[in-house]
Formats: sequence, structure tokens, C-alpha cells
Amino acid sequence: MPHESSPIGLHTTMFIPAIAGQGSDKQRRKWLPLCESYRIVGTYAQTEVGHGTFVRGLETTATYDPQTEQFIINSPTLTSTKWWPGNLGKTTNHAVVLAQLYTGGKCHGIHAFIVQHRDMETHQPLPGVEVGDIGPKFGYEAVDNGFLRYHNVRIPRDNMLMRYSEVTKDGRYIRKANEKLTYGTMVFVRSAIVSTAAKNLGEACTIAIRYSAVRRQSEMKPGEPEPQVLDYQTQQHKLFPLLATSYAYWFAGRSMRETYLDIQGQIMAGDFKRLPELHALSAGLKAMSTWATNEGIETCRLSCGGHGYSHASGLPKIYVDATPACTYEGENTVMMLQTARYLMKACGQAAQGNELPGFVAYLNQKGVDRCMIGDDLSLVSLVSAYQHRARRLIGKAALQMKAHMERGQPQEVAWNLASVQLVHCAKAHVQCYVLKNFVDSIEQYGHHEDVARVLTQLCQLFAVDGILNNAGDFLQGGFMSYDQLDNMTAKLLDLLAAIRPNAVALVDAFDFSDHLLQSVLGRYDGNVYENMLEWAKSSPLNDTQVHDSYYQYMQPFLKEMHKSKL
Ligand SMILES: CCCCCCCCCCCCC/C=C/C(=O)SCCNC(=O)CCNC(=O)[C@H](O)C(C)(C)COP(=O)(O)OP(=O)(O)OC[C@H]1O[C@@H](n2cnc3c(N)ncnc32)[C@H](O)[C@@H]1OP(=O)(O)O
Ligand SMILES: Cc1cc2nc3c(=O)[nH]c(=O)nc-3n(C[C@H](O)[C@H](O)[C@H](O)COP(=O)(O)OP(=O)(O)OC[C@H]3O[C@@H](n4cnc5c(N)ncnc54)[C@H](O)[C@@H]3O)c2cc1C
Repeated sequence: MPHESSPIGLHTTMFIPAIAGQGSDKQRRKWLPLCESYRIVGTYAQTEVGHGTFVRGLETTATYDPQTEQFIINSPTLTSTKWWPGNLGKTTNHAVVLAQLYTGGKCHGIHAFIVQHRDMETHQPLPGVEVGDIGPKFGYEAVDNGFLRYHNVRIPRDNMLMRYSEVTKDGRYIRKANEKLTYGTMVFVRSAIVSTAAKNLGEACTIAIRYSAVRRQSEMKPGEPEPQVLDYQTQQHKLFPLLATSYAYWFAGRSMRETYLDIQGQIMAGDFKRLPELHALSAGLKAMSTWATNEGIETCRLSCGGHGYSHASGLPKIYVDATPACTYEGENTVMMLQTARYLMKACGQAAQGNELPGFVAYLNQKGVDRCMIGDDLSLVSLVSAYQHRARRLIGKAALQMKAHMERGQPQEVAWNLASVQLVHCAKAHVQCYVLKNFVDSIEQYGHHEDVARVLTQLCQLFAVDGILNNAGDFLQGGFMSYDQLDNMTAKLLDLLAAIRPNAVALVDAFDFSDHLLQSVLGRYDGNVYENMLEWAKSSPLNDTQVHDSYYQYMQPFLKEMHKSKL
């Protein structure tokens, strides 16, 4: 399958899933064979110049004409120009287009339509279509993100994806299921992004930890050989929590996929009960995994010193390809607010004594009000502490909302006035989910006692690092004492030392090939310096000893400067 940041990545990551998930059985039979044989190549065109997050505000229209049994697709304003869809600029010839559906003069909201935008023979834009590339970006240069304007382009009625809603030949609109199922493709991709984020962070950790084992620098003990920089406690403190995080989200990505397939199977069978749970979980995990990866890759780069800044490290490319995931498929803050929206509902349900489904059931439990984490850092006590933190923050955010409304603020304004706390409680909830899932995964994958021991150390490090980075949350209400918090620091340093002997093996376990990593610093054989020089020499600038520019610019400039100084 083409990589998501490739010239036809959107075809497999969104165009096909959109048709598979939202097309009727008849439409799936017609379109999927064309997609899978690449007789058509498509993208997913939702975002516009003026709107990305606010999907209900999209301006592109699809107006049904019962006379011709066609939809007229139109971009009525400049801000309705489709902007950002991957591979739209120069590569694809079709798109799943999200547009406001109008029939009989009434707007029925956002729906999905298959629209062709380039001629299948000449690849020229079709009549009524303006299409092109949006220009250079921060990175992701293999992807021709594009713009597209429709000027009353007509498509057959059957090109509206009609699994969950329908327009009959005479123009009647029929809603068959939850209108949010139109957003289903985004849920699919968000669910998949969690594993992609874990992979990207794992790649960066592999490069940084392997290089830190090769790089020797400075003098730890006078007169002794320069130590591996991986033996510096500060280097371990930079990298090992990130290694633990990549494992944590690796396991979270697996359980997210299992949950997605389970609930999507129920949805395809007509049972939509768990759709809100799936949306909230995928939105929260997508945001937290990509935020962690975004920050983690930069830390890995910085931990490699000057060579980390060279493209020889492979780290700049991993970063620029991974960082947009904090924005696409739902800007992360907006996604956390969606998770918070679900948590506020769950909190209200729990307060009424209703049993909660799935992972949020911990809100039904009173839990412990004093931290039980002892010297053994038992995983149960760590999970219990994270559940306490999330439960408390969710409750406080709900009370904050309630207080604003009791002061007369409408719900929407109260929501905005509490939104910083809402994001915070959603982060605590997702971190609690990731930790609990990590613990469960050790049960599932830690068959060998040594594997279980090392995975437990990583899980403890992930949890303790999270406590120290959010110490205020755990100290609040006297849950954790100052002595207990001091002990967390001591435990963290012990875990760094314990993980050190296995650090390289733990990144080797990802089994990323040198070809995939494209990194001189992260080579499996560790022959960094020899290959650094070879890499540098291969730069086109070194094809000649004296570059043409010297004769064209430098030499005349120097002569002029020389003359002027005489
Ligand atoms: C084959 C394997 C591939 C794997 C590859 C992995 C890597 C992938 C790389 C892909 C390459 C990147 C390509 C990028 C593509 C894109 O970026 S596509 C465009 C993405 N855009 C967005 O995500 C837009 C974000 N905005 C929204 O999702 C929505 O507008 C919103 C913010 C969630 C809605 O906000 P708002 O308008 O305020 O609310 P409402 O519209 O009223 O909806 C709220 C209610 O609806 C529920 N809900 C919202 N979204 C969903 C959903 N997706 N599913 C289910 N339910 C949803 C929400 O819970 C609310 O419900 P109630 O509380 O019951 O009202
Ligand atoms: C590399 C890349 C590839 C992309 N590929 C595609 C693609 O293939 N197809 C496609 O359709 N789109 C694609 N997109 C577009 C992407 O989906 C949008 O950029 C994304 O949904 C964010 O929307 P926006 O750009 O309008 O940001 P905005 O929503 O304008 O965000 C700006 C700021 O406003 C804040 N904000 C917005 N709404 C709220 C709110 N309700 N509450 C609190 N804060 C809020 C955000 O948190 C953010 O800080 C791509 C984008 C990128 C960068």
C-alpha cells in the first residue's frame, strides 16, 4: 500500500475507505473495483479555504436537479474553494467531495459525493473545474496538496454516497441513520493515525538511541575514555520516557484498531449505539499520540547534537512528515474538546447513578482518595492514581461548566469559558486509557518473564514520568504527599538506570530497516562516521571541486571588493 505521504496516499487512506464506509452495497460494487485496480485515483476533499474544523460551515453545494436526475456541484464563494486535499493538485482524477446537500430548495447538511475533476484520457481539468497545487509547504513535499473550485459541475444522482441517506429520483430526501456517520471516514483515519504516530516516534527513538550508543563525548571520569553519551543520566532522561511513550502508543494503536473494527462492524450491521464512544476515543487518542510524537521527535533531534540537524540523521524528514498530523484529521485541540464533550455527558450519567459503558466506567467508581503507590510501583496502584486524577479533573470541569450556567451563561458560552479545563480533563482521561491499556498489553504480550519485566519497567517509566510532568494534578486535594512525589523522582532515576542495558535492544525490536529510517546516525551497524563522510560527498554540491557559482559570482565579487579597497 502506498505510504500516506506519497503521491497517491489519499487514494488508499481516505478515498477508498470513504466509498467503502458510506457507499451503498450497489455503489461499493460499482466503485471499489475501479479504485482497487487504480482505474480511478481519488482523494478526500472536505476542507475549504474558509473552513476546516467547522464541517457544518462548509460552503460547497450539491443541488439536486430532478429534471436531469443530477447534482450540480458548485463553489459559490472564494472561501468555498477546496484547499489542502492530498494529491488533489496534480495527481488524482476523482474526489469524494463533502458538500451541503440541497433538494427541493431545502438544505440537508453535509453529505459525500464522488466527483471527477480530470479527464481520464488527457488528465486535463474537466469543464467547470479549476484545480492546482497549493504551493510549497513546511514539509510533506511528496504530497501535492491541492485546491479545487467547481463551477456548476453536474454529476449523476448515483454519485451521492447513499449508505446512510438517499435522494430519490424525484428529489425526496431520506435519512436512514445517524447523520454523523457522514463523518465516518475521519474516525477511521484518526483511529489509524495512533499507530502511525507511535511508529514515527519509534523511528526517531531508534535513531537517537542508536546514535547515543555510538557517540562518545567529553570526560565523565578524568583520564578515562570518553563515555557513550547514552551513559549520561540527562541523555537517558531525554530519550527513555519517549521510548516508553512510543511503546505505550504502539499498544494503544493496536487496541484502537481492535475497538474500531469491533464498533464499525456493529455500525455496518445497523447498531449505532457505540458510535459516540468510538468518536471520543479516536479523537482523543489521535490528538494525544500526535502531540506526544511531535514533541518527541524534536527532543530526539536535539539529543543528537549538531548531526541531528543534518538530513543525514533522517530526523528532519520524520519531523516534517509527522507534525501535520497534529492538524489534519481534526485539529488536536478541537479533538480533545470532542472527547471532553463525551466525558461531560458520561459524568452527568454517572452522577445520576447510571452504569457507564466501556472505558469510562471508572467514573462510576469512587476510587481511592489517597495515593497508594508504594516502592514497588505496582501497576495497579499507578492506574488507580491516574483514574483518580482523571475522575477529579472531569468532575471539576463539570462543576466549572455548572457554575457558569448558574451565573446565567448559556451552555455554549459556559463551554467556552471552561474549555481550558475541558481539554485538561480530556488529556488526563486519554493518558489514563493509554496507561491502563499498556498494563493490559503486558498481560497479553509479556509471555516471557524477561519481556514482561522490561515492558513493566517501560510502563512504570511512562506512568512516573507522566506523574512528574503533571505533579500539580496528583498533589491536589492531598491525594499524593510531597514525600511520595519526591519518591517518584527517585524511582524515575532508578528506572532510567534499569532500562539503560536494554535500550538499544528495545529500539532494535521495532525492526525498522535502514532503508526505511534513511538515517546515517541510526544505522543498524553503527558505522556512523564512515558513512557520514560518504553521505556528505554524495551531495550534488560536491560533484565538482570548484562550483560554477564561484566563477559566476564569488570571483567577480572578490575582485570588485579587492579593487575598491586599493
Ligand atoms: C488504510 C489504512 C490507512 C492508515 C493511514 C494512517 C495515516 C493517515 C494519514 C492521512 C493523510 C492525512 C489526510 C488528511 C485528511 C484530512 O484532514 S480530512 C479533513 C479532516 N477534517 C476534520 O477532521 C474536521 C474536524 N471537525 C469535525 O470533525 C467536526 O466539525 C466537529 C468539530 C467534530 C463537529 O463540531 P461541531 O460542529 O461543533 O459539532 P456538531 O457538528 O454539532 O457535532 C457534534 C455532535 O456530533 C458528534 N460527532 C462529531 N464528529 C463525529 C464523528 N466523526 N463521528 C461520530 N460523531 C461525531 C459529536 O460527538 C456530537 O454529538 P452529541 O454530543 O451527541 O451532539
Ligand atoms: C498536511 C495536511 C494535509 C491535509 N490533507 C487534507 C485532506 O486530504 N483533505 C481535507 O479535506 N483536508 C486536509 N487537510 C486540512 C485539515 O483537515 C485542516 O487543516 C484541519 O481540519 C484544521 O482545520 P483548519 O485548518 O480550518 O484550522 P482551524 O479550525 O481554523 O484552526 C485554527 C485554530 O482555531 C482553533 N479552533 C477552531 N475551532 C475551534 C473550536 N470549536 N474550539 C476551540 N478552538 C477552535 C484550533 O484549535 C486552532 O488552534 C490537511 C491539512 C494539512 C496540514
